[in-house]
Amino acid sequence: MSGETDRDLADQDLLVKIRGLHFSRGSRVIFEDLDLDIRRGSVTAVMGPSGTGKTTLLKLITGQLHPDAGTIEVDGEDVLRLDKAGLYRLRRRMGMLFQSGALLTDLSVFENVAYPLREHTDLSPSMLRKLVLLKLEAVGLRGARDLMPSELSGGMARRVALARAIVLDPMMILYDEPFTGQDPISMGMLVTLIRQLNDASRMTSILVSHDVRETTRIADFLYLISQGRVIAQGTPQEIALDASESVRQFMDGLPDGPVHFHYPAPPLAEDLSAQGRKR
Ligand SMILES: Nc1ncnc2c1ncn2[C@@H]1O[C@H](COP(=O)(O)OP(=O)(O)OP(=O)(O)O)[C@@H](O)[C@H]1O
Repeated sequence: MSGETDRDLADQDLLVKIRGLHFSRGSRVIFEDLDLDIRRGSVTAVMGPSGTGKTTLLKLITGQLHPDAGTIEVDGEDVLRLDKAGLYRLRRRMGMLFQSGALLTDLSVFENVAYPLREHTDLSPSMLRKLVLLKLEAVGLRGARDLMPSELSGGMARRVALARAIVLDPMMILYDEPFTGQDPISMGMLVTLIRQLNDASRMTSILVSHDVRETTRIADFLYLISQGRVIAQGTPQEIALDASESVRQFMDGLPDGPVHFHYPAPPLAEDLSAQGRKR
């Protein structure tokens, strides 16, 4: 007998395990006792209203931010206990595609994708070339290798950034609003690509996005977070059947509901009458 319990086996199935996460920015509470799991091999979407802390969550997972309390495990390692070298090693195994993840403008498409390989490996030139071309092929842009970033459309640039994010063969890729600013065709292409790359390379993907329709199309599992907590979780089919008001407000894009449009502030009249005395 192996001695492994069902719980141990279930834990091994998780690439990311977050428990009891608390995080504040000054007096503003961003997360309050948040639990979240990312299953190996899955595409998991984290959705929620603007300013709810989705980008912050990705930064906590990658160890760029430190929580006030709670635990964050990635591939069995306690992120909060890793030293600088350990964190560096772990981050190398995570690809990131951030909305602002711009390409280096003075380098060609090829050199942009080659950049992490040149920084982190000492591969021979012919091996490096093969790897770059394979990653560019995966995003459909092998033929664009000699173009400069200024010659690319927005959608192409995002795909080059994606090739760069996967060039070190990460175990996981984190997408932060990858569809922002894309026309419907390139958005559709990116959505399909995210799913294909995940499955073909046996990766795990975390997708932060506002785009309910596109995201539910490819996600295996969804988390809806609001006001510091998980307010719903499940497969897209399960969430579609969730009738609670806050879930419907977000999923159906309703302007009114439990989630407020205004960032917390004192009453308007009070604020206006204080004019001249304070900001
Ligand atoms: N560097 C910072 N310093 C102080 N507060 C910050 C900082 N970065 C983010 N915040 C605050 O933390 C909260 C969560 O921000 P975050 O960017 O994680 O939200 P989000 O859910 O990703 O939002 P969006 O969907 O609009 O991108 C917001 O209230 C924001 O104002």
